[in-house]
Amino acid sequence: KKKTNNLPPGPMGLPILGSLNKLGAYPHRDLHQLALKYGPVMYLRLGFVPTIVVSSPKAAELFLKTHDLVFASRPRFQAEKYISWGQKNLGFAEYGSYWRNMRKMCTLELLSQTKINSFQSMRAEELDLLIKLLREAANDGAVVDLSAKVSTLSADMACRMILGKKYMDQDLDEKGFKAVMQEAMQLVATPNIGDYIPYVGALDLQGLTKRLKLVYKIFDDFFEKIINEHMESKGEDRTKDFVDVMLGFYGTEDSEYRIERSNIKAILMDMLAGSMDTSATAIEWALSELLKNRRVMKKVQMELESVVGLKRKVEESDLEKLEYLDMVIKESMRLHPVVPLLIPHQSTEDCMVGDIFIPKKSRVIVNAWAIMRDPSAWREEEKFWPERFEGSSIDVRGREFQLIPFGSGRRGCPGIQLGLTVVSQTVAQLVHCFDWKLPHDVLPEDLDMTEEFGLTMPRANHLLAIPSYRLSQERGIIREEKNKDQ
Ligand code: HEM
Repeated sequence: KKKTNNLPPGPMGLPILGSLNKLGAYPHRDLHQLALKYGPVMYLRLGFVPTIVVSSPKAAELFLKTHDLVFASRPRFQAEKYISWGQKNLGFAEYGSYWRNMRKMCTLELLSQTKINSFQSMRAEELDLLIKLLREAANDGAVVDLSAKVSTLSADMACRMILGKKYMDQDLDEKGFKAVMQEAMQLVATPNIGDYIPYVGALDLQGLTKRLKLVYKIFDDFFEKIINEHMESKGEDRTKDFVDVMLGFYGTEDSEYRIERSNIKAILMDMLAGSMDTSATAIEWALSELLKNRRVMKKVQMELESVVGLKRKVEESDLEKLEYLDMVIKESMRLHPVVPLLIPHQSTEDCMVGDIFIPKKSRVIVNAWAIMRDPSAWREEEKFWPERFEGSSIDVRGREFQLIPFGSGRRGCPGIQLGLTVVSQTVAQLVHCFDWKLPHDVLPEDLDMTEEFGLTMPRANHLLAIPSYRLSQERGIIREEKNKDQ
């Protein structure tokens, strides 16, 4: 029997387009619907690209653990020529020794526990600034755009850690730092017809390449400037940011690959992209669920009261004692995966997965969104119910395949520890310091939860809420200060 007879089941698809027409504004949902019909390992032709869609925990284990090595590469696509400095980044790099070297450098030098800890006071400082701002809003009874505030916080933390200082929006481009970054993310996530139907690639029918080149130029100039500044101020006494660390490897011959400017720029882009949007998105979804589920919000606040008390703010060292908060973050990441389809994987050789044949160079999409609400693994899968994790050993690190918000295996996220720290600490602090209510008499159950699909999937509409300060001792201090003023 010919092996190709054993391709996984899937829709026939149109000539040329294949099944591209089946993907609308919410591809994770469209793919989920198709998987309900064709099964957890499904074959689609997207244009000319053979694509395997993986949609159950068991299937994910086969692709990300049993056969992890075969599926540890990434497909090539139009956008990366511009956004990864000639494929020199980590996230999109093909499997091989270059990727292994860069990944090692990132995990050992940039994202290690020690390095993460060295920025603890910086994170506390940034979070304090936000709390201060929110206290002013609370005094005025003002509505706060939480999505915007959290996005700024996350960008500021990322910039200080990676580039050494905060950059004002205008420093990058008149459009603003976050806007340009979001544009880059969006351009990378928008399906480019040229990736699926190769002979139209050069035509740039959607104008994506033109926009990408502009974004690339902005980042390239920005990173050049930053690298120059770091080279000039070398040897100054300061906590080494990521640029400093990488410059330590600059031009060295001892490793297999010389680290040049282009490598540094590509990795900087990885780190910025990896830490800005992801954490902010995870935080806004967790807060949304807490605003929607008052019972859970109260329970988190009670835990904080008993572990931290109302006399001080939360510190990172408290986090390990906050068990219920941990369940809340897990449950929020389960229902609102930040990266719903992970980053596409690609097979490096023909492979039999069970009795199914997967050809070399197939693109593999893991539908984490569908997997994390698979009714075979989760009871009442649509319900936000953190208690489901009580007494369970399931964590978010991808050892168990029903919960894979960070992926799993060789290509799993190297920034888990950092991401979790920022997300948990921020959510904890915001609900410890403040009570929150929805504006304009919006009822919790009516809170809009529409998603905006992309490589990362934030809320479609910003989360707005009204804070009131709730820490007792500091409230007293404020009163005293006010009295003094009078
Ligand atoms: C809540 C926060 C975060 C979430 C949910 C998240 C999620 C993910 C996911 C799902 C993947 C793809 C896994 C796959 O394709 O199998 C990934 C890859 C990656 N993440 Fe994260 N991430 C987060 C934070 C971070 C941070 C803070 C950094 C670094 C500063 C980072 C850097 C990366 C990189 C470099 C990759 C590509 C790895 C590779 O291809 O070898 N991430 N992340």
